[in-house]
Amino acid sequence: MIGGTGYTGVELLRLLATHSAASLGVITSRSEAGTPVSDLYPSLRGSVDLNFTVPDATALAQCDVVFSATPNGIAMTHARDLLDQGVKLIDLAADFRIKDIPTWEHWYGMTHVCPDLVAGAVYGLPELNRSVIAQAKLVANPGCYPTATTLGLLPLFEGARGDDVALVDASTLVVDAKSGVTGAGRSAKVANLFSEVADSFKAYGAAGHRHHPEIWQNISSVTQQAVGLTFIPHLLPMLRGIHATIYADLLDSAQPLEAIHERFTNYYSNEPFVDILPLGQHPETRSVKSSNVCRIAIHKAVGSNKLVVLSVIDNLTKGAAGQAVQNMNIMFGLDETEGLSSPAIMP
Ligand SMILES: NC(=O)C1=CN([C@@H]2O[C@H](COP(=O)(O)OP(=O)(O)OC[C@H]3O[C@@H](n4cnc5c(N)ncnc54)[C@H](OP(=O)(O)O)[C@@H]3O)[C@@H](O)[C@H]2O)C=CC1
Ligand SMILES: CC(=O)N[C@@H](CCC(=O)OP(=O)(O)O)C(=O)O
Repeated sequence: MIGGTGYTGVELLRLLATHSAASLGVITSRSEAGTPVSDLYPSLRGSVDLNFTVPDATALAQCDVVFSATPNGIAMTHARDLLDQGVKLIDLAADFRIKDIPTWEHWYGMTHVCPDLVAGAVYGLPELNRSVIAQAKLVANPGCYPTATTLGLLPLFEGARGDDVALVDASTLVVDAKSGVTGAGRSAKVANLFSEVADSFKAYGAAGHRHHPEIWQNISSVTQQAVGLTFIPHLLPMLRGIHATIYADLLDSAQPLEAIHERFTNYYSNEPFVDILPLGQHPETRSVKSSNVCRIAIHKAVGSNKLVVLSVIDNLTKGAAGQAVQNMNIMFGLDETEGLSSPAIMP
């Protein structure tokens, strides 16, 4: 694993430590090289007995799969070497998520060093791409907001697998999403200090956030309609969790909510990590804390033609490390739920 000291890194370690088919070979950190992992994370004492080491291409090449839990722009510098040596790569950052390279370079503010690898990378949302993930050598693990949002929207466009009659007007999508502060990573600066975020609440990136093109790409891949999307992220004073409230105009305002609910339930009936709540309920972020589940509810807002989808995940689990382990399981032909079946921690 590259980037073992970060928040997604330690979540990967927590999940992999008890995974029956995985053994950890290398856990890198430049700043903590030589330090036992359990000195930094006592939660892993007795579970992970390795020291952090500096990133080293030779050591990484001994692994079957490398997770890159690093800031954007790092995995792309390791990818070719690893792939050439037969090592599979799962990037938790965004280097391989966006197919259109000028769009990626615009939002991420850097030049892509291996644009030729992007075309062959598989976007690692199992509910959308399971069969291609199984064959993939390079997986682009989705962003946290795009995971919660895309799972909330897919059944409105794809129908019950093969029935692609859309239920909503794709030009009217509004996503009002909130994240806990771990979404910003462990190296986040002053803006994420307890004294800056506690007892307060704010939006950010209202004029544009880099997850906009990712969500747009996902929804455009499942509908012929032109996608019009407003996406506004917010920072919540909690550690983990994402809550996406998604609004879309129904194409048929007479459509009974029960029929839409049935479509969601059927769409995800074979999915181990998507739970559709009964009508009338509202999902809570704590109901998915540290679990790999995305929990969804649908409502019709009184006085409007809007369908409202509420979707919650843990940003570090289904939004990052849990989804990465799910992808690893699929890539290696393992039980997809291996290492991921613990329910959430409540309260
Ligand atoms: N936090 C979240 O909820 C989510 C995060 N992601 C994405 O996952 C990735 C990791 O996020 P997160 O764990 O929060 O980040 P953190 O900032 O918490 O951790 C980053 C890790 O990368 C290492 N690192 C930093 N720079 C380099 C470098 N140049 N070369 C090698 N290693 C480096 C750091 O260790 P050291 O500096 O010691 O080497 C550290 O271990 C990011 O791209 C993020 O956008 C995706 C979905 C959700
Ligand atoms: C709360 C918070 O700051 N969240 C982060 C989301 C980080 C993330 O997961 O995004 P990538 O994987 O695409 O880099 C943000 O809005 O930038």
